[in-house]
Amino acid sequence: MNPNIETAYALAKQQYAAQGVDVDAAIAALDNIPVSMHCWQGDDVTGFEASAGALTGGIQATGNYPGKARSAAELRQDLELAMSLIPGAKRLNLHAIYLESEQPVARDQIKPEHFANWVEWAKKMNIGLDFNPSCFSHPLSADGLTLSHPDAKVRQFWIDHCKASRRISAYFGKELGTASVMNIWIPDGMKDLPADRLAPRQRLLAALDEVISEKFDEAHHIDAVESKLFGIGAESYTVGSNEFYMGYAASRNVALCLDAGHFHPTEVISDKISAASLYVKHLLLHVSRPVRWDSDHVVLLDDETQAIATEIVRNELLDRVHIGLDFFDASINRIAAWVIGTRNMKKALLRALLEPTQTLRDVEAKWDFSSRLALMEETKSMPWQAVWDYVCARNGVAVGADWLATVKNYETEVLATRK
Ligand SMILES: C[C@H](O)[C@H](O)[C@@H](O)C(=O)CO
Ligand SMILES: [Mn+2]
Repeated sequence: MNPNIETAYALAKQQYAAQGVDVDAAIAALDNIPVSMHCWQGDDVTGFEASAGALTGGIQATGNYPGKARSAAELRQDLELAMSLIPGAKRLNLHAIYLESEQPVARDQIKPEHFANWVEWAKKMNIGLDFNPSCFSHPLSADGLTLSHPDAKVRQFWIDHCKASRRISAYFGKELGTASVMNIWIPDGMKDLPADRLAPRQRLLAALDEVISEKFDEAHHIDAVESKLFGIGAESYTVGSNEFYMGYAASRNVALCLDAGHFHPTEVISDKISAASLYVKHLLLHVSRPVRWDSDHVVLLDDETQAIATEIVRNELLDRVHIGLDFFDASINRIAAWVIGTRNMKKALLRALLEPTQTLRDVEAKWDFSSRLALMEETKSMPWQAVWDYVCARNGVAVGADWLATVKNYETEVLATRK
């Protein structure tokens, strides 16, 4: 290891120790917090179905940066590079459209065998897998409704797709020895004012109950449901709203997924974590960055990312909050997007772990809000970056922006050959 990194780390450790922070414990904790990287950043949410068409469902990947993965093998190759540049535990979050099959497979017919290569790869990479049914980009989602569709046949198709997806998720969990979190997000909504807001929600409720009727061991599979405020083409009404899914998750004992881009622009999910944790056992996060809308920009080390990490750590929710990412930027190098966003999430977690939380709580308990604010602000300029560099070096991962040269080289050597 570069001696400057060790020296800076030793000094930082002293400074943190003076505040009562155990840096070794923070590093050990960070190493074990998995961040679930979303496969769909690598190919603009296209997937590998034989009939893969345009992205629909009110979400958009904008940009045309060259070199997107065209096959599962290319996506895995790209992920391997990205993961090699990010320290500590990682998972991969797969959508159903990332199956592999010689023949076209209907979504309600997908099986574990279509994901066997992903499982073998996950074993090699020593990572867990998470899963999602894909209820968009399909002729039967063209009406903008899936599990809440008034046509029972369309509804049944999506129910069967979600049921098939749960079996795949449980297979992941069993094979890899770590529960797969399977998130159900549906695009269902309406462009203009509905006359009946209730009936689609009643149908969604009944459909979800059928979806989750098969029992699986929680050690292998965890169901999650993701709410949303609006989508492109579904501006006036979303069937699976926050209230709908909060109630559903609490009453059915499934996980609630909070996506940072799925609320009003000034609303933040960091404040929702403690509240929801009182009613639901597991939370799934889709850490994202909404710019004026649910734009799914790459995650920054910004105030909200920090607040999300801080809330998880302060409230000791690491075993109940599953941290996933959800962004898809096609205007920059896609591997760089993964590396930037995932490293930022990890940096935020490290900073949270290095916080003198007990001291802050003590001064708050004494109603000493001046000290609370002063200490919170001073914490920001503590030498966490020296600890981060040490974490990277110790994990054999590029320090600082050194990872960028590796990505640029890969762009020239590999991505540029993808025409
Ligand atoms: C592809 C994802 O499942 C999707 O982004 C979903 O999680 C979402 O956030 C839709 O807005
Ligand atoms: Mn999401």
